[in-house]
Amino acid sequence: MTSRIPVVTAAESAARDRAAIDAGTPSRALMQRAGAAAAAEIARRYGDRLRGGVAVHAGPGNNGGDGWVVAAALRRWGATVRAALHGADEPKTDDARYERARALADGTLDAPTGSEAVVVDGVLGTGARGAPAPFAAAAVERMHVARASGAVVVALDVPTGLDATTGENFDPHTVRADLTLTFGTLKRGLLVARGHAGTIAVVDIGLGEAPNDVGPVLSGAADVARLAPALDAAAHKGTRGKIAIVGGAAGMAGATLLSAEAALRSGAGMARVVVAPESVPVAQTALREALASPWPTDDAALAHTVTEWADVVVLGPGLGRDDAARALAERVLAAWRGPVVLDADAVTMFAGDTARLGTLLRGRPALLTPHPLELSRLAGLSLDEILARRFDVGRELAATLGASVLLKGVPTVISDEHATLVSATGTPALATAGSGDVLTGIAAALLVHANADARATERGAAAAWIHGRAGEIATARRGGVRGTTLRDVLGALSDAWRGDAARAPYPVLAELPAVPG
Ligand SMILES: NC(=O)C1=CN([C@@H]2O[C@H](COP(=O)(O)OP(=O)(O)OC[C@H]3O[C@@H](n4cnc5c(N)ncnc54)[C@H](OP(=O)(O)O)[C@@H]3O)[C@@H](O)[C@H]2O)[C@@H](O)CC1
Ligand SMILES: [K+]
Repeated sequence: MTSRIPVVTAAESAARDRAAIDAGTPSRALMQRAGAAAAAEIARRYGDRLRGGVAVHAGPGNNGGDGWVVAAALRRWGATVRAALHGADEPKTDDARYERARALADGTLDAPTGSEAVVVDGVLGTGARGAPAPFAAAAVERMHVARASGAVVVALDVPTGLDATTGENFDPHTVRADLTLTFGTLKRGLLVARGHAGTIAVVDIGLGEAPNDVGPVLSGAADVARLAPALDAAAHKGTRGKIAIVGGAAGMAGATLLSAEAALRSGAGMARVVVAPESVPVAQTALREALASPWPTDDAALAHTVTEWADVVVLGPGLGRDDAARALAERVLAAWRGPVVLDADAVTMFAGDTARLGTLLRGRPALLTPHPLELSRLAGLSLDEILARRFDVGRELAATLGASVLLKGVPTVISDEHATLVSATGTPALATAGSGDVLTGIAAALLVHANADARATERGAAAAWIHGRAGEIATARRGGVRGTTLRDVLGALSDAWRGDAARAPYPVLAELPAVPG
């Protein structure tokens, strides 16, 4: 059973299938495993709907072949199954032709009526190129109509009309699935286009252990549990880590407080916000658990509040990026050589100056937590370029920046030169001002509280996972994204840290819930 779940392009997916075939598994066996596992998952999740009939829409390639295997299995288990072949008179591959003949021999009927309760999308998978041709667009339209009248739509491998690599869609010619069952590997595009994929389940088809390369892999609850052991029974506030959060220009102390509270709710023993002098009184009253100090004006104050006090320094929340802020950032980074998290203004102020930032950060655990626009300014790349290369750009920049790069988004990608981790938890409730400050606080706590051998990249990935999970829990409690605030997210951190007990049964290797709107 695969433990690392690679996050792959369409080409990488095909290459992994090819490697399994070359290693002795016939392609037909892979197709049969994919289809059988998909049928079993459909029966497990939607068993009570099967008596309402099943429609299978099959395309001309192997994605259609998977569809024929699903049709035959559900038919054998007693469902009425109607299937249509789109785009050809005969499937174009031997395996798909064989499976279609078997399904028809097993009693699969022709021509879905449009009133089936379960609709299976096997039109296009990883072999799709560009916008769906008219035959595929017409099939997508039929699936839209069925879904609008109450059917559940299950996409095999990839929703038709979604680019498996980029997540580009061709709406309205892209399927909106309730469930996407993706085979062996997690396709990048599904993580970008969560709204089209619905619930995503990665199903094992026996491709074997993923190659141990630098390509992206999915982070999960088990990674967090492995990384962050229980706190020591004999812990005291000193051993649980002291986090100094430097930022909070006038009117922006809230950013540091969100970060401090998140750190304290993630295991840190003490948090100190180091803010503009006029922000100190309000900071002290707003979060009694935190210390508040003014920006240091001399080396003694810098030592007292930051460099000789802290275990981890967060630089950036609400800092501003005028000359004074830049001078403060440089002073802190020169005097403090321990672990740092840099966010927001502390990232942007080094725009076009990545070499300087690399000099300041190299040689210690350092985590940058930009959103795509901040990374675009820092790296001097267009926003489109950052988004198009979101799975790779952090890894490419990490050496110059002297840091692990946590690129926030859907999904969040955390990388250094040696590894890329992908965190796919979260809901749009986290797409608000201050959300990044919460993430930096969690990350800072994890720079203290994690197995000693864990790299900043792994700690950052765990922080992103916890942040997203807290967002999911808070959203569920509020019953939707609207009405959920960061207060709720902070309140859900304790449950997020408790972890996910429920796991889908084998062969589901990972499951990502549908994202509520
Ligand atoms: N490899 C394996 O062993 C395994 C593969 N598996 C399954 O196979 C899937 C990949 O199968 P695949 O490579 O046959 O591609 P698939 O997605 O069916 O599409 C190809 C067909 O679509 C056509 N077409 C292309 N673009 C189009 C467009 N825009 N609009 C309309 N048509 C378009 C294209 O036409 P052509 O380019 O050839 O003219 C061709 O006829 C994969 O997702 C997984 O489900 C699993 O069973 C596990 C083992
Ligand atoms: K499909």
